[in-house]
Amino acid sequence: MIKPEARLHILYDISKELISSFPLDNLLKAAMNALVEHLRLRDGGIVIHGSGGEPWINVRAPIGDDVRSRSLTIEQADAIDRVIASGEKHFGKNSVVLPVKVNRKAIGALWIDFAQKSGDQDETLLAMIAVLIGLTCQRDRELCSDGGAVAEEQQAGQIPKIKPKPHPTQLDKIDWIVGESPAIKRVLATTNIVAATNSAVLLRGESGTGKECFARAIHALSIRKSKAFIKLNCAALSETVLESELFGHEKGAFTGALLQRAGRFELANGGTLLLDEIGDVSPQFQAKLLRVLQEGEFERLGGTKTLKVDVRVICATNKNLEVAVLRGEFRADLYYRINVVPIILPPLRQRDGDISLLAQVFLEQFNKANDRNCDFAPSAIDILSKCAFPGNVRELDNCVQRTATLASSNTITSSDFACQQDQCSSALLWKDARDGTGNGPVHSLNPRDTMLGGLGANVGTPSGAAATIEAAGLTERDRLINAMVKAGWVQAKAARILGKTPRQVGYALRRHRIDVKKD
Ligand SMILES: Nc1ncnc2c1ncn2[C@@H]1O[C@H](COP(=O)(O)OP(=O)(O)OP(=O)(O)O)[C@@H](O)[C@H]1O
Repeated sequence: MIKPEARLHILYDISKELISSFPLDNLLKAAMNALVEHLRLRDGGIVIHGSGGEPWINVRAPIGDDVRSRSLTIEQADAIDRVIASGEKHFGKNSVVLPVKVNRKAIGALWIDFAQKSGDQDETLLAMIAVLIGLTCQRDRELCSDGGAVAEEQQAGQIPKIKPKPHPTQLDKIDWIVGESPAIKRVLATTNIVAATNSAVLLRGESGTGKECFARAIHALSIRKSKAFIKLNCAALSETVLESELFGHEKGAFTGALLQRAGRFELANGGTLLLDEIGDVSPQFQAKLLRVLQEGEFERLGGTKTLKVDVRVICATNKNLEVAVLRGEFRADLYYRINVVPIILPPLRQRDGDISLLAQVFLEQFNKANDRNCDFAPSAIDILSKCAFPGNVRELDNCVQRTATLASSNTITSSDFACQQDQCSSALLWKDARDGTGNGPVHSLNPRDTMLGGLGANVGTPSGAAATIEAAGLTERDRLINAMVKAGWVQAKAARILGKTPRQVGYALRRHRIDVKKD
């Protein structure tokens, strides 16, 4: 029986996995891993069928040594088939099979064999998870870039006709966005879909991943495109200046307010307002923002007249807002208001093939601006493609500009790069951030503060300071790193600290892509 307080955590962990921009089978694997981490399962899995009814994705709970060697028992296979055929759930003695539905038709099943007796509440929780999985499958179909599965199913008359989504060539309209990787194509497809609505969008991703670029794209593809796109970086301003910038002020509202001035909400009327670094606004200001987002109404600073505007608000952050909400630093009502459609921008290191495309574009821009004719030798592309670029697209741009500026000839080769001469300041910066030895600005770049929470295998993981962080209000990833640091990176010891089995810790480390330090 799952503890009541744990249920919300399970739902939260699983929905967090399911909203990522990864291929469907990866999302389902991550969801299954999260279930294994929280529930005592004997076995379990998710089966999703393709358009012709053939098994398409088959994810098995990572219990035991080799998942691949385990086959379903006849009873399990039978129950799953019946649930998919009938769309009705099935309960066994200590097992449950729930339909996964898209447009009310069962296209798969979530099946669980409990290690101990389960209760009604557990089954309700699993039914909610099956619904979330169904919504994820539906989104995957709708976003499917070649439309293949959707088209096939429509031909076969198996699902109701889905409103046609913009053809990928329409994405060319966003000509300032470069990228052909599946990860970025998925984000582009979502961008096209949300651009057609007025929903509040929360752009999330590490610094330099292109949040502002995509906010501009949403605006440019929307019916608001002929009106203003206005941007404000909320982190850069004190509270009073922020208030005056956003809401404007009346003449004499404060010392130096010599004239009446319209704020950004007014300037963006009919258009789009990007509130960048929304995770950094104070609780007092959050309350003011909530009102304008809810009512579309506000008063200028020092004014009494209530102004009404029609603005589409897009917010962006690289902060872990969920942790901020749990810690009471960010209002939950504002969080829900701005997070209607989250779009997660993948870090550059997860965009296969995009580094060389972007590098070529940045080099062309450099050539144009400096009347030069530089190009890359294959060895240069090789160096670039292997770099983790923790500062993402912005860092790649800087790297190309700097290397082209200092290159010894028009053909840039591997030896022209700063990293090949131990001169790459970015590598030093991120090494310090990882080791917890840097100060000031380096700490502000600490990947633990970012929503995606880490730099993955290529760059390493934060350590040092992690051990000193209070356990309360941390993400699961933070708790894991904290425990690993305390345990000297011995998984069995960390498992004891966390009250988990070493195997569960092993799965969690892999799931969060935490490299185990061996020094
Ligand atoms: N897909 C892309 N194609 C071309 N240029 C890009 C792309 N993504 C980002 N850039 C460029 O990289 C730089 C950083 O992008 P942007 O400012 O949008 O990132 P960000 O995520 O908003 O960063 P921050 O969180 O630091 O504000 C900009 O110069 C932008 O034009």
